[in-house]
Amino acid sequence: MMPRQVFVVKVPASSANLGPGFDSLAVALNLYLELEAFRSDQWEVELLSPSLMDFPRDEKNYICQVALQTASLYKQKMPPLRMTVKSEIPLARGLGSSAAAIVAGVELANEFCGLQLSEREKLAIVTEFEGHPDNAGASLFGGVVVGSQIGTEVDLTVLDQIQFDPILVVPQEELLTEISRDVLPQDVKFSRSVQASAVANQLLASLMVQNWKLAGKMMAADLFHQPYRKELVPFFDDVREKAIQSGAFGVALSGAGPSILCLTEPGNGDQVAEKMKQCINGMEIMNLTIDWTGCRTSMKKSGFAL
Ligand SMILES: Nc1ncnc2c1ncn2[C@@H]1O[C@H](COP(=O)(O)OP(=O)(O)O)[C@@H](O)[C@H]1O
Ligand SMILES: N[C@@H](CCOP(=O)(O)O)C(=O)O
Repeated sequence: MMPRQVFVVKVPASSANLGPGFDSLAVALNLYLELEAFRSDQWEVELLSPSLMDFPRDEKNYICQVALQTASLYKQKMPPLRMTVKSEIPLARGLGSSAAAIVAGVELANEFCGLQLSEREKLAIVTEFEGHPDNAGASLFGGVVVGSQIGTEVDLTVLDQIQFDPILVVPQEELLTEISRDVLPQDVKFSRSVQASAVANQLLASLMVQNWKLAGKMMAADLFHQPYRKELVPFFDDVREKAIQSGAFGVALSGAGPSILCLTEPGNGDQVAEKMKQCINGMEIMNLTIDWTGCRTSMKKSGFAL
C-alpha cells in the first residue's frame, strides 16, 4: 500500500470557571481527543473509543458538522474525509469534550480548505460554536487562560505563571451543559455582580501570588453559577469536604459539572489524589496535569492506521 499523508489533530480537555471565573477562566488538562484524517470520496468516521460508539460515523458526526460549517463560513467546500477519532475525555462531565470536538472540526476545515486561519480567528470561531471562550481558549492554547467576549471580538490571555496540580472527581452520571445552564438566572442584581466579579479577580490574583488559602476561599465564594448548580450535583459538599481534608486547597464545579475540580499546591497532586481515593467511592479520581501546549496538528505518513 502506498503511504499517504494523514492530518493529525490532538486537542486537550479543559476545566472551565475554576469556581468564580464563569465563562471566562479555564485550565487545559492532559486528557486528549485525537483524530487522524485524509481526503476520501465519502465521509467515513471510525470511532476508536468506547465512549464515542453512539456517535454518527458519517458527516452527521459533530466534528464533521463543525468542519462543514466552518468551511461554508469562508465560502469554501469541505471535501469528504476518512478519519479515525479516539478520546480520553469523559463526555458531558464538565471537561470540555464539546469544545475539544469543535476545535478538531475547525482544524479540519482549516487544513483541508486551506483557510490559513490565524489563532485569533480560530478562537473566535470555536467560541461562536461553543457559546463562551473559556474551554475553547484552553483547548486551543493550553495552560490557564482568561477569555472575554465583547460582541464578536474574543480576547484571550494565557497565564503561564500560574501553577497548581488539578485532580478531577468524575462521577458516572452525565450532565449536559445545556441542562446545567438552564438553572442559571437570567439576570443578576448589580450589587451581587460587583461582588461576584471581585471574587473572580481575587481568585486570579491569589493564584498568581500563590496565596493558596485565599484562592481556595475565592473558589468557594463564587456567586455566578455554583449556588444554582449545586442542586444538580448533590455530592458536591461531601466531595469538597473530603478533598480539603485530603490536602486540596480549593474545590469547584468543573465547568458546568458534574465533575469536581480539586486543586493542590504544585507537587502535591499525587499524595492528595491517593488520600482522596481512600475516602471517595463510586467516582473516578483523575490525577491530572496542566496541558501547556493546547491543540497540536501535524502530518504523518501512514499506510496502516486508516
Ligand atoms: N468526540 C466527539 N464527537 C462528537 N460529538 C462530541 C464529541 N465530544 C463531545 N461531543 C458532543 O458534545 C456533547 C457534550 O457536550 P457538553 O454537554 O457541552 O459537555 P462537555 O462538558 O463534555 O463539553 C456530547 O453529548 C456530544 O453531543
Ligand atoms: N462556562 C461554561 C463552561 C461549560 O463547560 P463544560 O465543560 O461543562 O462544557 C459553563 O459553566 O456553563
